[in-house]
Amino acid sequence: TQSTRPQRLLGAVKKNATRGDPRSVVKAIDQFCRQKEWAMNVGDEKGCILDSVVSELNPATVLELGTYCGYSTVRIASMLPPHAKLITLEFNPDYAAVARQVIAWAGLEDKVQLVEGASGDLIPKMSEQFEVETFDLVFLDHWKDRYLPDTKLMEECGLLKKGSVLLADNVICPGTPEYLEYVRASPRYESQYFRSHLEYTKVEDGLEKSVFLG
Ligand SMILES: O=C(NC/C=C/[C@H]1O[C@@H](n2cnc3c(NCCO)ncnc32)[C@H](O)[C@@H]1O)c1cc(-c2ccc(F)cc2)cc(O)c1O
Ligand SMILES: [Mg+2]
Repeated sequence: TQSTRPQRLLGAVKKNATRGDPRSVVKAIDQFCRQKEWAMNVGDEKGCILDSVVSELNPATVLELGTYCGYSTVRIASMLPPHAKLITLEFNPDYAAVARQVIAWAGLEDKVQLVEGASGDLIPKMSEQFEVETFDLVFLDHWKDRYLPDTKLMEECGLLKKGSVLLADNVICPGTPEYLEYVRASPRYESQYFRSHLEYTKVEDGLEKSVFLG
């Protein structure tokens, strides 16, 4: 049977990255996507913006919506202080299976909890099932038309506190117009656009950082 792109991406990690070295895993995926096959990872350019937001925030609790192959999971988790936790949600079992191996290859299993399921179902269960009160950082990178409903759901479930940061990928390409309008117009958020490019291309894209004001 034919391999899938995520499986080929995993193969490149196992071939070119050093076990237990998250940066080499990130580098191997970026090289694979530049030289062999494009894949929808946040990538190296936007990844640097992600890194700066994480290091500035030094979050204790992080939620990621849309694991895919685990590229941004590894990028974020590699920068977390000890005892910090990253919960990442992925509803495609094949992608989840690849991501688990990528996260394990990076040696970050202890910092990452990959939960298989749909964000809409899991977000309401966060506090009771995963013992999380609120998230310091949420990275949105799943279906683009789900950014807004899931943000409203996180508000309703009390998962955001004053100072919580939402960082959203792809606000230009493919684009998340309703989400962008909401966070930029709402008095409950202080939003900032970080201009960049679509991963591995020259097409404009960017990240929107929105601080919840409570
Ligand atoms: O579409 C993009 N990302 C989607 C990610 C989906 C991943 O997240 C998982 N997922 C989706 N919804 C949910 C969910 N909840 C919602 C459903 O219940 N709950 C849990 N997991 C979920 C999927 O299973 C995938 O693993 C994208 C496209 C381009 C792009 C740009 C230009 C082009 F030409 C082509 C493509 C660039 C990017 O950076 C992109 O992120
Ligand atoms: Mg993306």
